[in-house]
Amino acid sequence: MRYVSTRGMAPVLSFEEAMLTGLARDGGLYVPETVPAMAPEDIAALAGMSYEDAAFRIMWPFIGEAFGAEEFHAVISRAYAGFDHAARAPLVQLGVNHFLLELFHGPTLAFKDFAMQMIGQLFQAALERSGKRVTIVGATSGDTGSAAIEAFRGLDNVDVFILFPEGRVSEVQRRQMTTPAESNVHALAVKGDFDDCQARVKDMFNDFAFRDAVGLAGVNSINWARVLAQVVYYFTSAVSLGAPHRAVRFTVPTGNFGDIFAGYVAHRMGLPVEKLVIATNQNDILHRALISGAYRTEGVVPSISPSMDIQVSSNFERVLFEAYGRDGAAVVQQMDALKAEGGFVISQGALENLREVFASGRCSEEGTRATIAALHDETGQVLCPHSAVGVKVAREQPESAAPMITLATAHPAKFPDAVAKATGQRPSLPPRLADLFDRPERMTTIENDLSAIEAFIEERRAK
Ligand SMILES: Cc1ncc(COP(=O)(O)O)c(C=O)c1O
Ligand SMILES: N[C@@H](CCOP(=O)(O)O)C(=O)O
Repeated sequence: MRYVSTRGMAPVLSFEEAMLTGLARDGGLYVPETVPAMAPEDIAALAGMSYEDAAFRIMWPFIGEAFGAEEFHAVISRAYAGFDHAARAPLVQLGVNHFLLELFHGPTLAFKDFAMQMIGQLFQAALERSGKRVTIVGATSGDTGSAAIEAFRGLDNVDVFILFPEGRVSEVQRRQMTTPAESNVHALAVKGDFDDCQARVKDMFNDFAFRDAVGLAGVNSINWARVLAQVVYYFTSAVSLGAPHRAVRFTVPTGNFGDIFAGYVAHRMGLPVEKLVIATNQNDILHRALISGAYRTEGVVPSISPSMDIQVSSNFERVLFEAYGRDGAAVVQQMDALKAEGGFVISQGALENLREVFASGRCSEEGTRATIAALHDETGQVLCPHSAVGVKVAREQPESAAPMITLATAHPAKFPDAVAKATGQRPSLPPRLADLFDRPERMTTIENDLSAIEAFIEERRAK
């Protein structure tokens, strides 16, 4: 399988090269040259398989020659061995035709573990073979950072620098990033918001001298391997509700558009998905874009679902590439307008293509709290604020015979204050994180300034 850039001007790469490269050198994002199809009988055959076996079947066509079949099987087994639920991604019934896909049973209690635990293993295997070392720099609004640190801490050939917006992640999220003692881990509190952190990461990739000097690699959903690993749970959940014989719908709490883009890939592979519903908090650029056709940034407003406090949604570029019929020049034109004018207007044809697959909704702060409280009262289920945004938006969708699956993207104990305010009960951390508040913290506060951040990385990375 070969990978091409959404901007059409970067080298075509193999899976392993695309994984280690991160952002394409033309500023675009890598996507597979073609999307492999799964025949209905192959989808049906996933029923009853372990999560690991299903993951192998779904991902293998994208991997190509990069890893041997046995090696890739072993990677998958190790990646999910640390999850504390046998199903890995269990489904819980919320209503007659509404289900919750719990994606928070991994080591850092968020859906990010599904991909990060796998790419940690893949990086390790690839770097051991090549003898190279890399500097991973990531931007986080809370969950990617802790998942990346967990996956890469202590590895010999990797330094990890995570940029998070100072004061804008929950205390649990911050401590997950600042308490690991390994010397290859560096948590940077940036004076800015998540969009600033993500923009600085992309600036570093576009600074070729710096990029090449430090061997820059990315584990945000810039990285195709992140998206790929997230495709799996769309298949496993849909199959357990009757796919491919019955279509399903998904509602996805959305920020950087990586998770829902994985759902789009599943749909393109042949999974019968009636609708993919984008659920946003008050930072609702994606909802506004789908309704009006105008994608316009307005500045991030902090919310009680902080991991979704994003306005410049990185993976929207990938879906635009598809909506424009894989026209890299059209993507370049829109991304240039985003940079120069803070927005762009999606063409009518591309917008219609998007609306065929996607619907959207927005949930206010009050709606988020009320949904956490209502679900707790009605079912005993405790939701994190991000998952509550999803449930609220899912409940507002038109009636359909197709079951609705809402993705529960994080464990409620990562956001104890918001949950306690809504339910009156403070969710406790699982045993593996029980002493999180006793561990010493280590972090550096830094200006939102490219030169300052690059200088820090140059100085602190192992040479
Ligand atoms: C808990 C949680 N929910 C939802 C999201 C949004 O996911 P995405 O950025 O892939 O749209 C994030 C951040 O990625 C998150 O951490
Ligand atoms: N919500 C994310 C933001 C980064 O998203 P990514 O999927 O591109 O890594 C977070 O929690 O960090």
